[in-house]
Amino acid sequence: MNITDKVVVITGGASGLGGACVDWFVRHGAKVAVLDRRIPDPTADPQIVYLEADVTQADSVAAVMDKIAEQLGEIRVCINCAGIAPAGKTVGRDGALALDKFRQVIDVNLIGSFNVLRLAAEKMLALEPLDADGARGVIINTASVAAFEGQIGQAAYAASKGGVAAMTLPIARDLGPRGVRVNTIAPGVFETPMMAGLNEEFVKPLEQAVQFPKRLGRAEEFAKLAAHIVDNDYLNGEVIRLDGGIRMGPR
Ligand SMILES: NC(=O)C1=CN([C@@H]2O[C@H](COP(=O)(O)OP(=O)(O)OC[C@H]3O[C@@H](n4cnc5c(N)ncnc54)[C@H](O)[C@@H]3O)[C@@H](O)[C@H]2O)C=CC1
Ligand SMILES: C[C@]12CC(=O)[C@H]3[C@@H](CCC4=CC(=O)CC[C@@]43C)[C@@H]1CC[C@@H]2C(=O)C=O
Repeated sequence: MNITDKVVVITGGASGLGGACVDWFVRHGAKVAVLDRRIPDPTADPQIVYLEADVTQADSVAAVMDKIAEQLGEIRVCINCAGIAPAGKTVGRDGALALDKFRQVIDVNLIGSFNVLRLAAEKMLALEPLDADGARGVIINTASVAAFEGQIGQAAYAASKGGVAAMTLPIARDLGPRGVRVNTIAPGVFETPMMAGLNEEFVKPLEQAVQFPKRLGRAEEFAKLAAHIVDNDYLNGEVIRLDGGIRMGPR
């Protein structure tokens, strides 16, 4: 799908990987709506519509989708980047991990992604196809290499991202017959605010574990893959690792 003038909804677009997608898609002629629970100065860029919502909330995300369709037009692309990555061992120094902490990660990363994509897909299915194949839209989720190699302290996070990876194919099967493609990117370790503040002691071993290039991923590299997924009409139902060849160890 050519993105020029298409409406692209990006969750988590106020920061990091989502923010890089916002920059990339705006630069390449798309109309971008950011859905985030934390909105930057709304006057910062007139080409971007910022809407505040929590991805876990059914009613507010539905209202935001309506607003985007009203203000920008037909929603053709949805990129789910909103996510949280708190760590916590199954049984830590203070005892067993609180169930509420586990639930919150599943709620934001897994249920939040599904909530957003189901409502974006509903909008897409109501649109006319764009081409002879019957293409109506594209959905991109963000998992993590933790879906496959969760580290110590990442039970909740790995479960949430494993869920995102696992739901990719069935959702592609649900929506494919009606012209919507669904793919998931599983990033390795990227330089974003989620990683900022970590001292060298933690970052160096992660860089060393990357096969090549021996550095953290750049958010723009994530945006480039998202743009390729939108552009390539034959890419569907896939989970794509973007990780410089890293295989995460236990810590
Ligand atoms: N940075 C990394 O190395 C990796 C990140 N990821 C995943 O990529 C995605 C983006 O991560 P980063 O850009 O690094 O993080 P980030 O912390 O820079 O950005 C996440 C954004 O999501 C928003 N957000 C969080 N919870 C929300 C909610 N309930 N409703 C609406 N918005 C919410 C935040 O406000 C923030 O703007 C996340 O899903 C993360 O799990 C996956 C693998 C590696
Ligand atoms: C660095 C650390 C462990 C990680 O590797 C994660 C990082 C938070 C962002 C991440 C998201 C992912 O989806 C992949 C893993 C990771 C890069 C974590 C912050 C603290 C963790 C740490 O200090 C480990 O020693």
